[in-house]
Amino acid sequence: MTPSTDLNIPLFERAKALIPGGVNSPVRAFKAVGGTPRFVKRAQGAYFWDANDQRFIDYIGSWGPMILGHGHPAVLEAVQKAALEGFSFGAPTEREVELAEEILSLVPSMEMIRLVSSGTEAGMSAIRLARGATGRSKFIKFEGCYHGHADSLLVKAGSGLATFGNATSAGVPPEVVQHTIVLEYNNIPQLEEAFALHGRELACVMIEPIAGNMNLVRASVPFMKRCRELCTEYGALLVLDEVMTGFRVALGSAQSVYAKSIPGFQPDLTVLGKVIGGGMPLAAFGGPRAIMEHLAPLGGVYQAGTLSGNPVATACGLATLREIQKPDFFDALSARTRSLVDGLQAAADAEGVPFCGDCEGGMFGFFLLPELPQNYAQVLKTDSARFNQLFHGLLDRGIYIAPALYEAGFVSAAHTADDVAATVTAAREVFKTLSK
Ligand SMILES: Cc1ncc(COP(=O)(O)O)c(C=O)c1O
Ligand SMILES: N[C@H](C=O)CCC(=O)O
Repeated sequence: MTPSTDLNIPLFERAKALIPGGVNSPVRAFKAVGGTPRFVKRAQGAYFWDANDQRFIDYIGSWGPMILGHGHPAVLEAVQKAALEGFSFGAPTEREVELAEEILSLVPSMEMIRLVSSGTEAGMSAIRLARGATGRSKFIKFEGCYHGHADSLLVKAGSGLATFGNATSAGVPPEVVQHTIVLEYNNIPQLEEAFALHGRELACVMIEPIAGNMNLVRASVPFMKRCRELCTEYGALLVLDEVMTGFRVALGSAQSVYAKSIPGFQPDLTVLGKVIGGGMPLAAFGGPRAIMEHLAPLGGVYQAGTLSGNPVATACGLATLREIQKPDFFDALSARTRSLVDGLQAAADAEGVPFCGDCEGGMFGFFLLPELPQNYAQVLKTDSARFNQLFHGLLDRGIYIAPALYEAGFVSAAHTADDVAATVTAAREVFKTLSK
């Protein structure tokens, strides 16, 4: 494809004249990797087609929601049926009760749930609820964890903010983030020190349990255990942001993964998004009844939304959640994802490229580093120029990974062994060309 025949280029020019940066969310702009974003025409299964009708194997899946792949027949049918019944009512529906029942049955730490429309809204509301329920203002977040773009959370976040090299967004006054304490991920002594200093003023600790906004970095089991213990000891709430990991890494979400190593482990509040909407704007937050009853109209913490619990989005989410509960779904998804990470590792080893990867369920990450990073500072040691070379080499071969090294990747149930093999073959070709 020459620049003169690439139809993505004029589309991007048109978009840039009308939409800041030509995109409606910064990470889509290819700013970190350079070049022209692919404008998607349509998608099916594990693939999408761009403006040139070129096919790509899609390892982003709308940044996580498309766990079944694109256009799953059961989901399509549910959405079409719901759309015929009405787009939005601004009044309760049976379907949102069904979705609440379905989610609560799968994540036992939640007794009640509130549906919203984006992960940002859910995270922001969870912080307000934690503050309202505890009567405290301060909270802890960790460097490299992204919890959406609410003002008080937009400090040393990963994902798009990392790409743009800003610690905090412009437009966020210092007073708004004065109660946000930012600590290093996986640093137990620092966490203990912060609790010793501020423990009784803390409303909550908010954490991505398996952080997907600094590529993929797991909270170590001892670190997560200490977060839980300290929150309990000081009366702060532990808020797990499972917008990305929820129903993506396991049927019981990341909290079920930690519960295997930390007996009885449960967060106080859980924030969900992405998979629970199956690709439609839907997110949620939930927890024990005693905390959730602080929300309006029962309690004094206000939270609302015109489109919350939207009937078409809830139909899409419900159909998706029903599919992922089918026998062996997560075993098969995990095995496919593992085969991708192992294949990439073998290809990199064969070409002498430093590489390490990790995965859980249908979420994966990799680094052009010899060892897996444990925190954001270590992630920053990745050579971004080499990552960009890898990104474009794969893109030229029809493989679409996230256009930034701070993002996790996603495998869906629609990805086949052939898709993985084609990806590994392409990656080996690119590894050969990487400057050593
Ligand atoms: C862990 C996490 N929390 C919150 C968000 C915000 O969700 P949304 O983009 O739906 O606002 C995202 C993704 O953007 C995320 O990955
Ligand atoms: N890293 C973000 C969410 O997971 C990427 C999605 C976005 O902000 O557009």
